[in-house]
Amino acid sequence: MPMSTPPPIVAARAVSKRFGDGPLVLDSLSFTAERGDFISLIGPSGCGKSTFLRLLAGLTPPTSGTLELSGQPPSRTAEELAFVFQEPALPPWLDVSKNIELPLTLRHLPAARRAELRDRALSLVRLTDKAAAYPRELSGGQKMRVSLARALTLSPSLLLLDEPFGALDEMTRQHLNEELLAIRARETWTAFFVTHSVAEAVFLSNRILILAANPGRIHAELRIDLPFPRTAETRQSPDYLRLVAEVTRALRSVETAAA
Ligand SMILES: Nc1ncnc2c1ncn2[C@@H]1O[C@H](COP(=O)(O)OP(=O)(O)OP(=O)(O)O)[C@@H](O)[C@H]1O
Repeated sequence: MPMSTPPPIVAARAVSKRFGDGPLVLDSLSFTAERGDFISLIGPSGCGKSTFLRLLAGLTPPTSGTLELSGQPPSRTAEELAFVFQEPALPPWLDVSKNIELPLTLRHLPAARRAELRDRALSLVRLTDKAAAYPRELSGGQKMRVSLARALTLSPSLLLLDEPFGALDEMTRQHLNEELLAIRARETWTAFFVTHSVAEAVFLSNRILILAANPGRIHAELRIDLPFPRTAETRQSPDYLRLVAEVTRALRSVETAAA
């Protein structure tokens, strides 16, 4: 019997979105994502990046077009994805361990299994020594690592990250970018990552979608073929600097067009 190829993890065909009778927010987005892609979405404020992540998460439906995750509508695949927001949103009365276990507790996993998944996630984000700390005792970067660990406990096949490092200082952000890639080398998820930072998008991604605004649409796609592992040295390499300049130019052209 011939082996059938599995459907792509994300297939968007002419996906458009408007809220109520408001203006068109996303206009006919079409693309596919393959397993293991790390795709950054970058574009002017209001071009619909967060809205697109919400469509992927099944939190709101497309107005027209079709969106499928592994051949299924997003609402059917909610179990397989995890969302990380800019705000770590850690309940302050729960310690790091309990915060990380929260999605597992909500899914009624037995305590032993929760502990196993929690400890693995704690070790992935290198926070094992902070397991008993409370959110108020953590730095901004540590809080974001807890938020990331919480998402990773779900073993998602699709990880949606909406400007997770936007509120952090530059050095912390760079360290977290490196950690995120180190984690990704050990896990198999596909990522959609919203950012305003060209440097971050180039460092993390194998594909960058540059969106234009009013209505939001794909202006260009750039492939980032920098070798892995990517480290602090990658940021000094001529190829990296050339790609940052190229993405900056493309982004500037959509921002100028929008102005
Ligand atoms: N629930 C909603 N109801 C009505 N309009 C909405 C809703 N959510 C988003 N919008 C509108 O959709 C447009 C795109 O918003 P979105 O947050 O997706 O943009 P963005 O590219 O993520 O912006 P930013 O970079 O500033 O975070 C905006 O005009 C916004 O006002």
